[in-house]
Parts: sequence; C-alpha cells; structure tokens
Amino acid sequence: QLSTNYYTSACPNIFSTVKPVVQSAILKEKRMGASVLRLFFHDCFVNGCDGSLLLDDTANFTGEKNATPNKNSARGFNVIDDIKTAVETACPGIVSCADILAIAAQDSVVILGGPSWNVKLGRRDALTASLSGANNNIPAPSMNLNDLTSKFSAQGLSTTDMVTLSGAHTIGFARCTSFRSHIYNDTNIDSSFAQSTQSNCPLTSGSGDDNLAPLDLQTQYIFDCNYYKNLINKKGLLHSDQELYNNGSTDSQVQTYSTNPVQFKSDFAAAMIKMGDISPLTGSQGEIRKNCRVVN
Ligand code: HEM
Ligand SMILES: [Ca+2]
Ligand SMILES: [Ca+2]
Repeated sequence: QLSTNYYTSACPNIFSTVKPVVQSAILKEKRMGASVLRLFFHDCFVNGCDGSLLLDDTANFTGEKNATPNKNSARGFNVIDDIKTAVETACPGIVSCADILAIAAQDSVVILGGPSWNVKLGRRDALTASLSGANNNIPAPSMNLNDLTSKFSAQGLSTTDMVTLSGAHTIGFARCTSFRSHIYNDTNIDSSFAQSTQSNCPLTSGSGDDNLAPLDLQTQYIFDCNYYKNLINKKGLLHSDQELYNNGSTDSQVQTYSTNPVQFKSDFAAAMIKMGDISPLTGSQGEIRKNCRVVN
C-alpha cells in the first residue's frame, strides 16, 4: 500500500527538504540522530506508524509522551517540528508527520554512517494516540529474551528482525535508571565495564537517575556493528541488550553481525522497511496534520 514514489508529483523535493534539517540538528547535537531514530520505533510499535507518538497531551487529550518508555526519555520532537515547517513551506498540506518520521529516521542513520534504503511513504496521521499501547507494546530494558521476542512478534516482526533492529543501539544514550539494575545486579557483564559505568550511575535509585551512558561505549555516534562486538564482550549497557547474547538462540546472529558490518547494515535497512510497514493509515483514513503535535 505504501510506495517509495508516493510524493513524486505532489512534493517532488520532499527528501531534499527534510535532509538538511536533520543534518543541521545533528550538527548542533550529535545525539539527535539517535533520538530521531528512536522516535520512529516508538511510533510504529503503538497503533502502527501513524504519528501517534507526536501528539501532545492537553487538558482533554491523553497522548503517548507520558508513557513510561517515553517520559523524560523520548526526545527530538522539536526537530520533527522544524522538518514539518520546512515541508509545509515546500508542499503545504501534503506530507504526513508519520512519513516525516520515516524519512528523518533514515536520514539520521545515513548521516551517522549507516545504510540507506528506499523509504516507503503514503502514511496518514492518526487522530488518536494510546497511552496504554505505549506502556504495553514498547519493550522494556528489564525484559528477557522471551518477553522481547513476544513484543516484536506482536508487531509482526521476527526474532531475527528484533536482533537486527536492536543494532540501533550502536548509537545514542540511556539514562542510569534504564541500566542500573544490569550494572549492579547482573552477572553476565564484564566486571571492569560494570565498574566504570557504575561511577556515573549511583546504586541508590533516585540519585543520578538521568545520568547518561552511551549504548555503544566506543562509537556512540557511528552507525557500525560495534554494538554486537560489545555484546560478545559482555559490554551491553541494557539488560535487554545482553539478553541477545546470553547463551541463547540469538547468539549466532549476534556473532555474525559482530564481524560482518555489511550484512548487518543490509539486514538493518530491510528490517527498517518492515517496521515502517506496521499498520499504516492510508487512503481516506486519518489526516495530514498541519502541526505534528495536534490533531487538525
Ligand atoms: C529490543 C528492544 C528494545 C529495548 C528494550 C530498548 C530500550 C531502550 C532504552 C531503555 C533506551 C534508553 C532510554 C532512556 O534511558 O532514556 C533506548 C535508547 C535507544 N533506542 Fe532502544 N530499545 C529497543 C529497541 C530499539 C529499536 C528497535 C530501535 C530502533 C530501530 C531503538 C533505538 C534506540 C536509540 C537510537 C536509542 C538512543 C536514543 C537517544 O540517545 O536519544 N531501540 N532503548
Ligand atoms: Ca503510532
Ligand atoms: Ca556504534
């Protein structure tokens, strides 16, 4: 239903309009590429890739931004606003916020050295959002391999897709509260890595909760296969990361990617297209939002 040439006649410059905005956001703050990529994931896992995540809470509307996985964590909404402004100038009323997320996620990956792919377009924007969906569908860092697998399976994604898409953690950061338990309580972790990470993430919950550590300790701004090397060295930052290489069925895929960046990147591109296909609104469903934060 989605297609790569959806805006070819209605907004021929869509890609060249979006990319410079993403580029300048990343130039201003290197982490932003990671943050934008994650927004696309968190949108697609709740009612599909429909821009639901972008809607602000109001007195009479409850969105997804205050769900546990997003609160004090999801970021980059201003970049999406800036892209929308640029796109509305170029092609008013044509391009959905859901599609902007899909394009910006790909641009972010490319700018940081990852693969490019042909982004499928034609999604329309939701009129609703789901707080409970965000709380229930988005995997948590405390989950084991089985629970992670079932969250992806619920979205029509395989365990293989999950291992591939988790490679997104080759860029970006996490807060202490997301990895505290792993670095203090788990045993499948390199002890010197645990120790050095503990220095900026106090044991006591409530202190230093928002302190950041890179998901990939060596190349947090480069989209490479180093995330998988870390897992093999027991240097996954999140409990959920290390679950992918913990004497289980996914070990072999991690091993393959750790030495084969070409295959990782090509699989990642394909898996992103698959994730982007999760129940889009099309045709006369939904709308083209004027402002990504509010329903028209
Ligand atoms: C496999 C299940 C996954 C779990 C449990 C998970 C969990 C997390 C957590 C806890 C954080 C840190 C949040 C914080 O502390 O504020 C994070 C960050 C991130 N996640 Fe995931 N994630 C998963 C899969 C994915 C996927 C599929 C993608 C994209 C394709 C993704 C992209 C990212 C990125 C890029 C960041 C860094 C964001 C930033 O620096 O702003 N994650 N993830
Ligand atoms: Ca959504
Ligand atoms: Ca990296």
